[in-house]
Amino acid sequence: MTDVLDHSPVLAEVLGDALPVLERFHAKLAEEGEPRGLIGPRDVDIIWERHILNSAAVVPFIQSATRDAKFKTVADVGSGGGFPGLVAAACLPDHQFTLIEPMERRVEWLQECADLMELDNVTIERNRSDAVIAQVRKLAVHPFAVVTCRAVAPMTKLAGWTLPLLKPAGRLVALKGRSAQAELVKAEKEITRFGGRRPRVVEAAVGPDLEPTHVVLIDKR
Ligand SMILES: C[S@@+](CC[C@H](N)C(=O)[O-])C[C@H]1O[C@@H](n2cnc3c(N)ncnc32)[C@H](O)[C@@H]1O
Repeated sequence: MTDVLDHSPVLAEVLGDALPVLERFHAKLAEEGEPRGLIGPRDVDIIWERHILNSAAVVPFIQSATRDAKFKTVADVGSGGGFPGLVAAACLPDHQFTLIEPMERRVEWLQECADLMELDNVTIERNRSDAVIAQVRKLAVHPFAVVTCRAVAPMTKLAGWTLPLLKPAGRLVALKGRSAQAELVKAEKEITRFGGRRPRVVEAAVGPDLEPTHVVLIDKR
């Protein structure tokens, strides 16, 4: 199956040095992603745009959040097929990523992909986020500079699943659909309760001539 963006100059423009590694990920997704239930049947010829470039949209927001951080650590909550965690890890080799995913078959997939992509900056944690939060509270795990996520839960739930993983002044970077602003309004109480401040929605570029996406940014007090 060919992809609408195969051989497009947009890929090198957006993904830069990470492109060869992400081409390996793309090939595996194109062959196994749909039968293994990681992408939808209608996504098979638009994997670049819908999954890989869309995930890469978080990269500038991670970089700006970690610019002055001593430890450039990122937790991706509910990584599923690897979005955005594996893509961002390929783009940011100087950051350490922890992919938090409870489902065994998805964890197997993530490990296979991390091995194929030869990513030495990725740790896969088979757990729900609340189990990792418990470890952060017990000081058994360091809190993270950034938490990312895509398509995991509405903001009312996501606030409690992500903000407690952040260190003070850390940042949540959540890929969201058009409902982002309405979700923020609805989750005001939960965001405050879990130490979030300055919740906002920004438009994030996916690539030249491609429809931008929306990212929710929340700072941790
Ligand atoms: C709809 S999938 C999205 C996967 C991927 N982020 C994406 O955008 O394609 C949601 C994922 O979140 C995981 N998940 C659900 N509840 C979770 C929790 N409490 N902590 C961590 N992951 C969770 C699920 O197992 C699933 O893989």
